[in-house]
Amino acid sequence: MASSLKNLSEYNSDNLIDITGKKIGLVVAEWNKAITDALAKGAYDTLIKHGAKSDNIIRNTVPGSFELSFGAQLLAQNPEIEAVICLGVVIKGETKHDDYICHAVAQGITQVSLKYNKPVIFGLVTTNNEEQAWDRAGGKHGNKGVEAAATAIHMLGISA
Ligand SMILES: Nc1c(NC[C@H](O)[C@H](O)[C@H](O)CO)[nH]c(=O)[nH]c1=O
Ligand SMILES: CC(=O)[C@@H](O)COP(=O)(O)O
Repeated sequence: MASSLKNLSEYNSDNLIDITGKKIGLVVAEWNKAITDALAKGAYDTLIKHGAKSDNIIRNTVPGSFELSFGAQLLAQNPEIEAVICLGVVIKGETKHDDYICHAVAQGITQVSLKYNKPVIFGLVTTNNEEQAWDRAGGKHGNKGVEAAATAIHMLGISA
């Protein structure tokens, strides 16, 4: 369903467990930093809302979204971390470079999730322009970071 038809910040809390005591990894790309910081705030606030302690949210940054897979692996290999949320913003340029990044990240974090048997969430905003990215980082379509955190909590409940 297109983001224009579903607000990314709206989710069913009935599916979500209390995550008090759980350690969650947050890996954030620095490319488009103002937008990725907005995604990270949405994710952080959602985790706190559902019981996470700030000391149990382990945040790392990587240069760009292509590095999210390795950043996720560094966190996922820590046995105390029970889920990892990956956040980045890839805005289409003149070439197909954005396609290669997005496909690599999708494949890479999937491999990390399966290798370490824990949820690794694909919180990548992939847009045609900066306006569309802001629309999904707290704008008219909600916040992809909120959606990613809610997904992580939902998956922790499923895999418990
Ligand atoms: N153009 C964007 C990038 N490009 C950088 C890559 O992610 C990567 O860091 C580089 O290719 C070196 O490996 N990254 C984003 O996150 N967003 C972009 O729009
Ligand atoms: C999506 C990107 O990596 C971007 O910076 C590349 O831009 P371009 O395709 O114009 O080189």
